[in-house]
Amino acid sequence: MSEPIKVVVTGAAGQIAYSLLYMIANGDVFGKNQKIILTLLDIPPMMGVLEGVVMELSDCAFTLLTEVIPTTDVAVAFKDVSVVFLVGAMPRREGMERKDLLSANVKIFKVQGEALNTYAKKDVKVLVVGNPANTNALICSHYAPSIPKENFTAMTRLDQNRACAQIAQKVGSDITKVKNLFIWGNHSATQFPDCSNGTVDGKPVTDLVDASYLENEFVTTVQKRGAAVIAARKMSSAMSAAKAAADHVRDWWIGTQSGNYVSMGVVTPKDNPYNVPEGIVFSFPVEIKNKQWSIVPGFKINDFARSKLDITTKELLEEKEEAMAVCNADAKI
Ligand SMILES: NC(=O)C1=CN([C@@H]2O[C@H](COP(=O)(O)OP(=O)(O)OC[C@H]3O[C@@H](n4cnc5c(N)ncnc54)[C@H](O)[C@@H]3O)[C@@H](O)[C@H]2O)C=CC1
Ligand SMILES: O=C([O-])CC(=O)C(=O)O
Repeated sequence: MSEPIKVVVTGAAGQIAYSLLYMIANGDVFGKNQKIILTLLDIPPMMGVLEGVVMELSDCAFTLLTEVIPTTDVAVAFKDVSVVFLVGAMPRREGMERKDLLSANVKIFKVQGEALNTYAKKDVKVLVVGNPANTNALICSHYAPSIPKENFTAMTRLDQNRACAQIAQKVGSDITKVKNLFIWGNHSATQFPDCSNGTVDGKPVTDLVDASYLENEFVTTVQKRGAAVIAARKMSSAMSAAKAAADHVRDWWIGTQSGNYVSMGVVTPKDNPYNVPEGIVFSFPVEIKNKQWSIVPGFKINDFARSKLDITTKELLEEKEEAMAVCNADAKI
């Protein structure tokens, strides 16, 4: 059994956390030999609900949980933390785009970035789930300059999982045989779910499914899946979001298998292999070794794909500008 690691989940009294906490405490993320100190951050009005969540975690009798700490204080939450799931933020409702949440939510990620900068371990790994996830991750990293930018990532794994499920259903395959479908860009309706490098049981997806479906219905179904769930449930995806967060961090912690890549929103480095502008959080295919991700070079980007990458890049640049304006205006008050 390894020494316990401190893991924080923010928005711990909310919907996504309710499924995610189970997976973390059950060993589905860090493995069955990793003990965990689980810290639950939420806001004061939610402390009653959080007390109930703490009771249920206790009643699950998880063998890996050494301690559960509910708190409203970022200093308590982030002190010496190893892994952070930043879930706590307002969800959208029917008729909204995720970027409509920007002005309300981005300030949370500024405050939490500053707190991580002060209190967290310098090798902390941060996953941003709260929307708009890419730009919130960028802001969080911006306000935590003492922590490497590589340690901040945004979740596009739910989109990747959705894409794999759509293709598995379309070709009538077991989902475990679907590989290397990637999400490029923003976790928004401009994202580009890309099958051009994907395989099902080793065969190219492009040989199994017609191009018109892959360029049209498939793309819009994945882009708009979050909205479709909200229209049906009147609340946004939660169980599937929690599963994707667990998948994202498990792969970051344990590593990806050879030749089997995953999508992650990462701060774009200068000279990245796909010529995306530096300094936005953009989803790429990555591989992970020794807890470090790297963008996988060499995937083909045809004219259709390039036009999609350009659209999502433009949106991310606009979101960045708006987010910085909100944070700077906030600083002047
Ligand atoms: N990246 C992705 O793929 C997905 C992202 N999301 C986003 O995740 C976020 C959370 O969704 P749900 O859990 O469904 O929402 P929810 O409303 O059920 O829970 C959010 C929780 O965050 C808490 N919270 C608010 N401000 C906080 C702060 N400053 N510090 C700590 N906690 C705070 C709230 O009190 C609440 O308990 C939303 O922004 C949603 O849009 C949802 C699904 C997928
Ligand atoms: O659509 C939403 O607002 C929640 C979300 O991010 C998703 O389900 O992908």
